[in-house]
Amino acid sequence: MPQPRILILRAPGTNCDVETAHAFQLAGGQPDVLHLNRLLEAPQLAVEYQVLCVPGGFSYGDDIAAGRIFANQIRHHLSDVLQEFRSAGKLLLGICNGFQVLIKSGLLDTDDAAGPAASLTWNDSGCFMDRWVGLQTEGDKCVFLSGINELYLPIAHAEGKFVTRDQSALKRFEEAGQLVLRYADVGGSVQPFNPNGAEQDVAGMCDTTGRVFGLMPHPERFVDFTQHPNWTRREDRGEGVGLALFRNAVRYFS
Ligand SMILES: NC(=O)CC[C@H](N)C(=O)O
Repeated sequence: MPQPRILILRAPGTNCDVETAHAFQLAGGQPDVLHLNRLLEAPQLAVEYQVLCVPGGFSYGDDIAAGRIFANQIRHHLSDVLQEFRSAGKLLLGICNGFQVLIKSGLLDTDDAAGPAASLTWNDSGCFMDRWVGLQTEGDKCVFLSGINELYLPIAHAEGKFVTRDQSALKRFEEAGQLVLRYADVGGSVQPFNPNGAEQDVAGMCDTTGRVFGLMPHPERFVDFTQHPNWTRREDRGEGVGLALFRNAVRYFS
């Protein structure tokens, strides 16, 4: 396959769609930005794509809870088409608000017989946090994190605290190898290295196949060295480390 096609799904209030399309383009993909209403009108449009990405922002103004309305649109109207998308061996990515959407839509395999067993809620600080964080990957399950050990990326969220219903749910995700990205004291991180109080320092998780991935940090905001907060004092003049995630997605289809 020459160039995988990427569907960037936006809703009212999404604000990272253009940067995310740019990152996929730099990585060699062919992105299209599509309004959620277009997909609701014609769900089969998704069949044309290899990767579906829900970008960051404030979809529907974060009303009710961040990502909730977008996630309910998926649960009630797009669940079949997106489950088929996943079963066909394709990739789904949710960045920040996109992670909130994926986790609340059930696409990250967090539901059980009693309902949703994981979510993202208000930061411990009660504030919107906008800063850079150190991150460490775990295991080799997640397609997007293949070959990546550490990352340094920006976060910008108010509702990024990963929570589970109870210890047994947490254990289930851990044993399935789904907790693949954690805040860590690496690569220039500031204290506290866990910015929001997330359980087990979880910053991102994948589904049980490793092909659906959501993360709170923004890899699309570090694709060029000039986006690093200290770039004028660093020797690194290459691409930003965030680009590796998008390259992994594109490479998966070549
Ligand atoms: N950058 C984002 O995607 C923000 C996510 C969401 N609006 C929050 O504040 O938690």
